[in-house]
Amino acid sequence: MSERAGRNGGGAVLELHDLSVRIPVSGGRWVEAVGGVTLTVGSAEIVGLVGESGCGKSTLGGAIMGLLPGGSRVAGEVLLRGQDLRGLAEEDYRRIRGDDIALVSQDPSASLDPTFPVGAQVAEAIRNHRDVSRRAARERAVELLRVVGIPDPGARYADPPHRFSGGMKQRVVIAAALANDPAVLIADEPTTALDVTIQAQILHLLRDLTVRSGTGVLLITHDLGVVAQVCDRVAVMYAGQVVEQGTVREVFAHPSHPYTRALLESQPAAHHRSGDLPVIPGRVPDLSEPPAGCRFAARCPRAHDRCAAPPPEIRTAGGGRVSCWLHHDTAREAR
Ligand SMILES: Nc1ncnc2c1ncn2[C@@H]1O[C@H](COP(=O)(O)OP(=O)(O)OP(=O)(O)O)[C@@H](O)[C@H]1O
Ligand code: NI
Repeated sequence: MSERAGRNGGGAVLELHDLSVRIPVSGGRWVEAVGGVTLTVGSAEIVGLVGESGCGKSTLGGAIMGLLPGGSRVAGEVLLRGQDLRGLAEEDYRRIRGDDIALVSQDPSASLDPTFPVGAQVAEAIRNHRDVSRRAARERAVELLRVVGIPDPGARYADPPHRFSGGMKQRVVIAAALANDPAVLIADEPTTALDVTIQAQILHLLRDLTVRSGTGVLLITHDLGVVAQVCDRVAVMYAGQVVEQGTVREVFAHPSHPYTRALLESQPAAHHRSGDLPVIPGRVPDLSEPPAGCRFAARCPRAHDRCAAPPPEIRTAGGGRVSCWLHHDTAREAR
């Protein structure tokens, strides 16, 4: 949370190039949980990754964090400020996890040690990666607790997690995740377990802190309301692939992919309450045998003959916008 804005000149802190992840399942079979994703996150930018349950969002986050089920195979590139993380030794990954890249997940209780004072957990996150005295780490931890909105942080430092509400616990997790000013934060459904008013507070906190520090955020959610509230850009994922991406403004105002349209059209219109993704008729394809052509074709109201062939991929990290035969020209165009 130091003054670091602009350190990367607003450039990409995270770049995924044609990233695929296969997870081994029984019978010598594989699930292709992520199938060729190209995506960038810029410094101080919040990119929403949205899609139905099982479309591969958490697996994508896991591939960035170096936390995948045993035996998984990763292809493509994961670049952190230009350095390829793929194939990094576990020891090296441990060094950057919690330092250059950090994770906030859905359940704050699972991220915190129940027996240990919250402040000490934040201080430990600092001392794991920085050569500072206990006293300096403690002072910084108190400051971080204050910054994330824990009232009376000096006194609350010594309290164990169970003395805090869910929302306050998630604030502590955010303090620990941002303690070392990561270049990239993966936030996987960070507010799903919290009630709606607390959700909005936590999202705005995340936004304030990461924009100020220049941290790039990949915000994983199944909630379009969350994307609308805090994201700069959005990538829509379907069956392991990004089918459309762009600024929140352009994608929400002019959704191009029929899947994105279906998601937006079935949002509750009367009130702008955030909610779960609506149900679209049909089923997500089995990712152990993904269809050869467009993966959405079986559920798509606008499917035609051409959709039996794979649609043009989104190849340029910041550029390509939609992967659909209906928008064949815009898919190639660099923006
Ligand atoms: N450990 C695992 N073993 C086998 N298959 C897995 C494993 N983890 C994930 N998968 C499969 O990979 C695909 C993607 O799952 P993933 O959890 O990444 O989706 P998600 O978009 O995060 O879903 P949700 O919104 O429910 O969290 C699914 O088909 C899932 O069944
Ligand atoms: Ni998930």
